[in-house]
Amino acid sequence: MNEELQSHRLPTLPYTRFAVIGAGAWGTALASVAAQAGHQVRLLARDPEVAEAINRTSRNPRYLDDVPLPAGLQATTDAAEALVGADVVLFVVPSVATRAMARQVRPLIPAGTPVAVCTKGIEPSSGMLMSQVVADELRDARVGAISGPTFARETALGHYTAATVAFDFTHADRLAPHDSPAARLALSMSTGFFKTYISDDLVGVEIGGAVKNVVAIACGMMTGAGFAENTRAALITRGMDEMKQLAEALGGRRETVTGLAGAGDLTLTCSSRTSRNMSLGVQLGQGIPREKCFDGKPVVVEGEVNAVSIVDLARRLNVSIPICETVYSILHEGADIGQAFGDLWTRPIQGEPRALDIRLSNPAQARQLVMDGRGT
Ligand SMILES: NC(=O)C1=CN([C@@H]2O[C@H](COP(=O)(O)OP(=O)(O)OC[C@H]3O[C@@H](n4cnc5c(N)ncnc54)[C@H](OP(=O)(O)O)[C@@H]3O)[C@@H](O)[C@H]2O)C=CC1
Ligand SMILES: O=C(CO)COP(=O)(O)O
Repeated sequence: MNEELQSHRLPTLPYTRFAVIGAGAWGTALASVAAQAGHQVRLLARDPEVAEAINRTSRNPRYLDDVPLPAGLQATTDAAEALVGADVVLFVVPSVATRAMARQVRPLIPAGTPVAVCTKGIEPSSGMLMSQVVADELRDARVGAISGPTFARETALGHYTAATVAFDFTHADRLAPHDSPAARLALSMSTGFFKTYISDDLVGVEIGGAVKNVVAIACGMMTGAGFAENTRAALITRGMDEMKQLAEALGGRRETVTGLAGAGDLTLTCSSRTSRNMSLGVQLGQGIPREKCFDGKPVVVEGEVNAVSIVDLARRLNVSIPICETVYSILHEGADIGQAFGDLWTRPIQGEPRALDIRLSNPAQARQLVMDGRGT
């Protein structure tokens, strides 16, 4: 964000009529934040029983059953009813469902409407970020994202939480940043406990949210398999480097990755079994077969699906992301966890940062040199 953007102090008008697409844990939590900020909120659920229960009991019995929801939040299964009159739309369905949902609601979203995608992931077939998928379907909308270290339940319970609102800035946004969709949405979502930040680096923000899930699976696997804390710290730090490389290759900025949607979310998800990604990794690391994880219940684990799309994208961009590759090989190619993490630790020695362009032989070769008496 340049000085021109920071220097504006003109009044910003909040959005006041929210449509939230997806009544899972995160859609419900965001709808709750918007309603607590005083806005009209319509939440689009898939299941009539969920919508009916939210309206009757002010609770979402399927996803956040112990969290009271504020008045002013209305649920419906009718997309037209959810979207009519909305001046901002939040998209919060799992990544695999995002394109189909965008296509379904396309006729109901007027041109120019700001749409913030709160889903974390990359589409497998196209390698598109979630905002790009939605923009591809809603050609005339302004599409951005909200992302950060935000467990849904904690957010809905009103624990202090911070997130980044990101939209690419147009020329008009740069001239009047206070009036940009990012600024208006950040203001609208800001409450005494939900703190928002503004970014104009949509790619950097979304790469953070997608890649951290795969790194969290890695951290979970090492935890479940009995590796130590040192290993986790190394995975988090080197995982952040993988985010930076990928963000930069796609035109994002490295510094964005050090913010809430990168380092923040990585820290949260890699440190807590509340994370479904970390939790899947722990269970797999403990040797539980995939079909028995989460007691066999279907659970949204974005990093599992997205390991495929992220690795594919990185290979196409010629970016090296060995931690994500390791997770991919375990999840999708049947690699052994102990062996795969062992291989990660015997990769060639390189510079930190990578700009220090040094690559030495791997540690096994170094040991061989010593045994051959060729060391000094
Ligand atoms: N939970 C969290 O803490 C956070 C989640 N996110 C992100 O938000 C996104 C959604 O996750 P979350 O809300 O947690 O997921 P949940 O599992 O809690 O809810 C998923 C929601 O999507 C609906 N859904 C599932 N499949 C489809 C489909 N094919 N078409 C339409 N709707 C569908 C479900 O409906 P039904 O109940 O009828 O199956 C449900 O309403 C993910 O990308 C996640 O990474 C981001 C930040 C925090
Ligand atoms: O993205 C999240 C927190 O920011 C939620 O993480 P999980 O999807 O791993 O539960």
